Amino acid sequence: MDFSVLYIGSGQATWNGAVPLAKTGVKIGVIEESQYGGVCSNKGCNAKIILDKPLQLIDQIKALQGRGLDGVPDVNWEDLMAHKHELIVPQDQHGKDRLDNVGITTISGHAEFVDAHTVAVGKKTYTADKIVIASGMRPHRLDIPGAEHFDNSTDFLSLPHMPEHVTILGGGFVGIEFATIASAVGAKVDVITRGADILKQFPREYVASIKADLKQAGVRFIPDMAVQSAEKTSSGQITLNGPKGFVLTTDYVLDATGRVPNHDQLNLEAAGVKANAHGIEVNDYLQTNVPHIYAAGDAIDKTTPKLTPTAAFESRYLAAKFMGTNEGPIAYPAISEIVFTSPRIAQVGVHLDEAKANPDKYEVVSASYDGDWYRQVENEQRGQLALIFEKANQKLVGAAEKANAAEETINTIVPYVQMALTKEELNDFVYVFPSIAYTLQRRLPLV
Ligand SMILES: Cc1cc2nc3c(=O)[nH]c(=O)nc-3n(C[C@H](O)[C@H](O)[C@H](O)COP(=O)(O)OP(=O)(O)OC[C@H]3O[C@@H](n4cnc5c(N)ncnc54)[C@H](O)[C@@H]3O)c2cc1C
Ligand SMILES: NC(=O)c1ccc[n+]([C@@H]2O[C@H](COP(=O)([O-])OP(=O)(O)OC[C@H]3O[C@@H](n4cnc5c(N)ncnc54)[C@H](O)[C@@H]3O)[C@@H](O)[C@H]2O)c1
Repeated sequence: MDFSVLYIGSGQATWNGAVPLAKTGVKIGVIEESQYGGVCSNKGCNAKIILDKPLQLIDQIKALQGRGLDGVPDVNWEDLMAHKHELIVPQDQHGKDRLDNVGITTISGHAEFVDAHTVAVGKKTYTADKIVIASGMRPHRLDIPGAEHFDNSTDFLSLPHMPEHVTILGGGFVGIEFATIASAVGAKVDVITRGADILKQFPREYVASIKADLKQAGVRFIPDMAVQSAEKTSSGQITLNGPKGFVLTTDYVLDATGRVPNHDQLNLEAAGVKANAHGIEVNDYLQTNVPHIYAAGDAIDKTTPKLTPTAAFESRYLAAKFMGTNEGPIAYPAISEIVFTSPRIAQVGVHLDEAKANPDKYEVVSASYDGDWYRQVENEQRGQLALIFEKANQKLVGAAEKANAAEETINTIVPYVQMALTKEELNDFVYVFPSIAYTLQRRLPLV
């Protein structure tokens, strides 16, 4: 065999485990058809946060007008984009170096199965004892006439100029994060959703408040609208058509209707690997129906969110399994997630709406930040926090926050939830002061 382990894809689901595994002397190959490091590094999380952070900073500056700050900086999208390129363009090479530097064989090209132990890249074939399918997902494209006029998330993250009128199809992570960015840059933004609401996985109360903020900033939400066709006008705009005479003409359309797994392009039949529309089917050991073929990250059909930290966790799990240091099934910790609106919404563990719907089981302790002096340093008026305790044992099982620094609060809480600390134990930490973590502790119910 050419390799002990051969990975298809070089994203988070690969390198987090492949690098430490290679350091133990295991012979590893990684096949990548696009950019090394995958979507997150090159056309996802990292590029998005570079474009978003300065815009959030402006919101924070706005909140301090007349409180020591006078004047709000202008956004220069072209310069911001140049800054993004400067940081993101090298990621591909960094991603390759990270693998090459530990002796992994990197193979550039499109991988397809030949049989259960053999993968072809062009005319060359490679054999391996174990294969890990970590091929991720690509943007879903609406199957309607005129969809070729729409951009996807990758295109948006490299937009040379911000159009005057941006229309977004989809109210998920990408739709709402990019609506936040486009609106902050000054575009007129419409968000068209097939269903009634947006950001289904986050607390309704917090989402309603974010939606109200976006509306205040001029964003229009058009719910329950399944766009049926599109065409280019003679002036280069795009006209969208829907049921009941719906017509909207806009400068730019972002198709943010989700992502689809890439496994349809792997010739899985040759290896006999089972998959469905959501991804590769795996058991609790991330093993496919073909025992020596595994899958990880966005490529798999799973109920845990398809995010960078979950892909990285699965990658590390597989490496430990291959090293023989973890023979058990994958045991996911409490999962945290965030949507980068302004303010952010983040959560971990049991969801707030589930807790509210089950008052016999859960106690929800809520706090708002308008009375918190530390948050008033930034004049943050609309922050909200909810801590979720299991009634029977008083252990912390979840939390949600809507705030500028929600990622910091929730990251502070992640280990508490993971360790299932009680109210009493939560008071047993000494944090630096002043800080988000200290403020958080003051919000905890004293016992
Ligand atoms: C716009 C955007 C923003 C996001 N923001 C966040 C965020 O803020 N936080 C967060 O946690 N997550 C975010 N995500 C999700 C995150 O990017 C993914 O969950 C993560 O990248 C999954 O990693 P992966 O390794 O499973 O897949 P990927 O990163 O998709 O890597 C798979 C790799 O496999 C390669 N590949 C596929 N098929 C083949 C083949 N046949 N041959 C060779 N190579 C192949 C692909 O080219 C790709 O490089 C975002 C995603 C997008 C699109
Ligand atoms: N902050 C983050 O962690 C972050 C940011 C961006 C993306 N992501 C990840 O990337 C993935 C993709 O995000 P996304 O926003 O593209 O997907 P999503 O699944 O979050 O949202 C897709 C939206 O499109 C709608 N939709 C689906 N099919 C449609 C159709 N045929 N017509 C009209 N609307 C349709 C859905 O109802 C939903 O509102 C997710 O897995 C997410 O976890 C994460």
